Amino acid sequence: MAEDKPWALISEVSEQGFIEEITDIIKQHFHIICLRDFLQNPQQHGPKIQAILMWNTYPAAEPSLLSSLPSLKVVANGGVGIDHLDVPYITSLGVKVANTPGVVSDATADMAMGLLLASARKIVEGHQIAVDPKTTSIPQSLMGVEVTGSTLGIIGLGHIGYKIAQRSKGFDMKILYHNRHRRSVEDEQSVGASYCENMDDLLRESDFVVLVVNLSPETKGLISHRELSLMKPTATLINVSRGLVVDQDALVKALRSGEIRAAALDVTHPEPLPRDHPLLSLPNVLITPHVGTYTYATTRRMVQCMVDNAVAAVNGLPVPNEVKLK
Ligand SMILES: O=C(O)C(=O)CO
Repeated sequence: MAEDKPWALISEVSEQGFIEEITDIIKQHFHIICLRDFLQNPQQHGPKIQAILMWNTYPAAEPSLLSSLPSLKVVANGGVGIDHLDVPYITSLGVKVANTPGVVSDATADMAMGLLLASARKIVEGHQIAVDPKTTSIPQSLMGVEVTGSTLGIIGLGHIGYKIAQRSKGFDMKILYHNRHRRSVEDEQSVGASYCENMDDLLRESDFVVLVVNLSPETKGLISHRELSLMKPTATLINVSRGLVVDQDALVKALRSGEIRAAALDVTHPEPLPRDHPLLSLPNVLITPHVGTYTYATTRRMVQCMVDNAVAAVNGLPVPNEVKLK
């Protein structure tokens, strides 16, 4: 019965560009209220909210918001990265945190390959030239670099990194990887990936370096001046993890000086970048607005996974993708 359904606070539907079908998945199990409506009268709405369903960083589950939700049982995040959540604080309130691993991997790996190909072959620049009525010939600036047979360095061979390795195999790429833990010999052999215990070796040898690590105190600023200086001047940096993994000032410098060839970024810090940020005007940068998972099928799967997590938490059942404190 509709009246029996618990209430969930969700990100603004319109800002997420969500189609009705997606909110319908949530509405099967929850009454929903958007943050904007909630904030009109937190005292009235707060006590009934049992779940927050949120995407990436919005709305951040901050103490001021959480303190107005005495019945809250779960913060169900859409996406695998939970660096924007203060998990120790949220769990100290007796509230569970859950994410959506697995379901995001294919789309994010596709995005990484898309960025790699688009940057290597200057697809966006090519489109601009093709549609420009003033174009009379193909400029040499459109000349790209070869993907097939090149060397790909994957930093972070988790679920998404592994999917990227599988895809690169189809491009006959030599695959190097660096990870906290070495993968099994079977995992390495099935994609033909070689482990670089020292990340510097990977940086020196790769034509394309793709970042797929979680953001943590250990990975914040992982790629800075020193690391960029180790890369080949013909190399491209691709980031589908989090903007803060890269020291952006160092990246701007390396791109300006030609220390590296190009960067293709689905993530930046902040998001979006301020309009006057140098990364937005460098000719050797390709930026997308953090849309690694932004397909209908993956969004649907993420929302279903969030709802499954939230329903379990609200009913006091084990939460399938609970984020536990280490
Ligand atoms: O899964 C994540 O953490 C994402 O960033 C999705 O876009």
